[in-house]
Formats: sequence, structure tokens, C-alpha cells
Amino acid sequence: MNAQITHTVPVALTIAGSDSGGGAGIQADLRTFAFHRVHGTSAITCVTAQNTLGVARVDAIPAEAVIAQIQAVVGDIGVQAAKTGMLLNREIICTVAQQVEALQINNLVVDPVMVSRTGDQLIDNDAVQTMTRKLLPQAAIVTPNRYEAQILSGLPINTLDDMRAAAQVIHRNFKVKAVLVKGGGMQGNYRGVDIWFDGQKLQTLITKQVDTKNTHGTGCTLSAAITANLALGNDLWPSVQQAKEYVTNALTYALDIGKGQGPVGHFFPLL
Ligand SMILES: Nc1ncnc2c1ncn2[C@@H]1O[C@H](COP(=O)(O)OP(=O)(O)OP(=O)(O)O)[C@@H](O)[C@H]1O
Ligand SMILES: Cc1ncc(CO)c(N)n1
Repeated sequence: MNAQITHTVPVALTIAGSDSGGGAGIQADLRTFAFHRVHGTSAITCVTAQNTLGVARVDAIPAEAVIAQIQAVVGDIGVQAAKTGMLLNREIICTVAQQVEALQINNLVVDPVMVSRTGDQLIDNDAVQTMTRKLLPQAAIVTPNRYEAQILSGLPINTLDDMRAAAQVIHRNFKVKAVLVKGGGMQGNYRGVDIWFDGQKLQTLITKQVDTKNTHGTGCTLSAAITANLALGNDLWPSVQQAKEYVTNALTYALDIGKGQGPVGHFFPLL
């Protein structure tokens, strides 16, 4: 008989929606956690019928079921870091914020999912204020894309300086520790350039620009990679730098599947 091998592993939790097409949401998050050798757990907030062309339907999971999933994971297994993705409505956002506070979940990455690249609205209109008031103050970092940063800051974003201004406004207004404004939705040379602000330093994160239409799930992948790095015990800024590197690699090996925007290649070394 073989000797038993004990194996401990960092644990991360994703509180997010399901993407039936497998490109974004919890599917992207769990693959990203696995790539980083972090055990992935999940609390599903909604189920989307979605593919590379867009979202056909969204069904919310009852708030009590979201609570039960979070408590089942944290009560038994425990998590070193967590992220939120698509939270859909006010009730779910409130619920998640309460659980994060009550269970003292640390290292929280909030991806304030509101609008997808395919133009689909992913949050109810009246839910944005609940997110800014209840969830953002508990976040280690918030990672809006161009459109979400416009909504959160109230500023138009067309240039890198606009991204810098938005990052500072979001930091000041919502008492969040760090902000990363993502540039996947920017035009020309700014595409793929991200801006970080933590109250002290404004940093510009640049990697190579990847010329592909297959960018579905980049935002989920980036925030999940930050979460995985935090679960591994890394500090926030190095976690962001490593996550940016990871998403660039995954984009370089993006999958050309479906008729629209295919997903990134999370396991690129195997492709
Ligand atoms: N073509 C590209 N080349 C290089 N980096 C890119 C490109 N597109 C996106 N990125 C990077 O991917 C990360 C995610 O940013 P993006 O703005 O695409 O998020 P998002 O809109 O939330 O994504 P999604 O909704 O598709 O999940 C950022 O680091 C961004 O700079
Ligand atoms: C489930 C889900 N979460 C997040 C996004 C944002 O890309 C999406 N399209 N679908």
C-alpha cells in the first residue's frame, strides 16, 4: 500500500455568474485558480445562457442559496482570498457584502461587472450604488473596465490621462484601497494598457498588445489571477503585475471557437 501523501494548498473563492460558453465567469475563474495551483471554490450568483456572440438569458440564484454556498465553503474549508464577478442585482450585492463582512473574508478582489465587451448589460440599473456603498469599501482592489470606470467615476474615458483621472476619483469617492482601470476596451495604442492607483502611486501597466478578436473573459481572468496570487501569499502590487502577465499570455493563445469573441487560453503552456 502506498503511503498517504498529505497535501495542503491555498484556497480561493469566486462569487460570480456562470457562463455556459465557458469563456468568462466562474468557468474562467476556476481554470485560472487551477493554473496557479490554487484550489478553487465557488458561490454561483446567476446562470447566463451565453456564448461567444453574447448573453441570451440570465437567471438569478436566490440570495439564500448564494449565502449558503459562501457559508458552506468558508465555514469548512476557509479561503485565503476571494473575488466577486457578476452579481447581477441589488439583493445579491447586499447579501454578498454582508457575508464578506460577517465572515471576515480578506483579500477581496471586486471585479465590478456591469457591461460585457459584446455590449450586454450585466447588472441592474439600480444596483451600482449598492455596489459602491457596501462592497467597494471592503475590497483590497477594484478592477473596472473602461465602461465600468466611466460609470463609477462619472468621467468620459478616451485617453490614458482620462483613465488616470477616473482611477483617482474612484479611489477617493469609494474608499477602496486600490483601483485598476483596465484598458482592453480602449482604442489604438492604449488598448491593453491598465492604470493602477493606490492613493499614493499612479502606475501604468503595459505588456504587449495582442491583435485578436478573441478576448472573451479577459477581465474575469485578470481578477481571478490577482485573487490566486493573493491566496498564494503575494502582496497586492506584485499580484497585479503577475496577473497582467498571465492574461497577456492567455490572450496570445486565445481560442478561436464560436462565431464571435472566443475565450482566452487559460492553459496556454499545454496548447
Ligand atoms: N488586445 C489586448 N492586448 C493586450 N491586453 C489586452 C487586450 N485586451 C484586453 N487586454 C487586457 O486584458 C485585461 C482585461 O481587460 P478588459 O478591459 O478586456 O476587461 P473586461 O472588459 O472586464 O473583460 P471581459 O468583460 O471580456 O471579461 C486587462 O489587463 C487588459 O489590458
Ligand atoms: C457570467 C459572466 N461574468 C462576467 C462576464 C464579463 O465578461 C460575462 N460576460 N459573463
